Amino acid sequence: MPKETLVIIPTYNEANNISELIGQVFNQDENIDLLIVDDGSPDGTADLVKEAQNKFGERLHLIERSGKLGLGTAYVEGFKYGLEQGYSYICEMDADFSHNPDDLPELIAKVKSGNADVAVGSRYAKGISIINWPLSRLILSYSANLYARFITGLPIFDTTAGFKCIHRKVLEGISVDKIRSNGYAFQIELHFRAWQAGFTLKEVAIIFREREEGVSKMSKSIVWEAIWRVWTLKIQSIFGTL
Ligand SMILES: Nc1nc2c(ncn2[C@@H]2O[C@H](COP(=O)(O)OP(=O)(O)O[C@H]3O[C@H](CO)[C@@H](O)[C@H](O)[C@@H]3O)[C@@H](O)[C@H]2O)c(=O)[nH]1
Repeated sequence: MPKETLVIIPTYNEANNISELIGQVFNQDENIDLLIVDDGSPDGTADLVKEAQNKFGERLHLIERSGKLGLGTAYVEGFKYGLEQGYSYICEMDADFSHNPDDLPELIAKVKSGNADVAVGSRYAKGISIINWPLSRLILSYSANLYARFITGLPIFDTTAGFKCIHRKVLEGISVDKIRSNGYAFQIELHFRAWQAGFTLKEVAIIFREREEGVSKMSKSIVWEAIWRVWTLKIQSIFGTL
């Protein structure tokens, strides 16, 4: 039987969030399966996922990696798994409730109805819809998005969005192994490759809420990667070497 939707959640030290989140995602729709890609979280996140597997059985998948290998490679591994297993729609989502699981059905419906090939849960589609971020983080994210949009020409406001639904044909069409970015630039690269390959990106306005449990994994190297990576993507697209 063809499988419908796989939601991929990368995790690093999300023990205080993951069990509750798994339950809330499964409550949305019985056609949703979940894949957690955990990078050997020292706080035992993977053990909690295994516990939840006793309750949710084959709907809940887990890939365990040996150490913190980055958000980008976690998603690429998740995408390959989703394609191999035959899922039609593959979603990305953070583990920390910044993304509200109640928004998942709308993102999935947008792709399922043929309205978009990638439905992007956007914090900047209707002004700024972010709750509880410090001003410094808001300014950084907002200006990073203006910068990435200006250089790449991407037709979306939230280029670094990490909440989305993707039709499997997009992941097949762009060859996910080509993706090189590993931090939040991964999101820009995925959007850029999809758009350059002719797929349709549409934004769905969401409200993004700062996490209450655990900490962000943002670092200086993640910011630097985003700054230079947009230029290499643009240059590669000009020379046809993307
Ligand atoms: N497996 C794995 N997961 C990771 C890693 N680094 C982060 N994660 C997981 O990836 C998700 C997002 O990481 P956060 O560290 O919580 O991100 P954030 O600072 O809140 O960043 C948000 O904004 C970014 C920039 O706009 C977005 O790009 C990002 O997706 C997210 O929505 C969380 O589920 C976190 O556990 C890693 O190296 N490996």
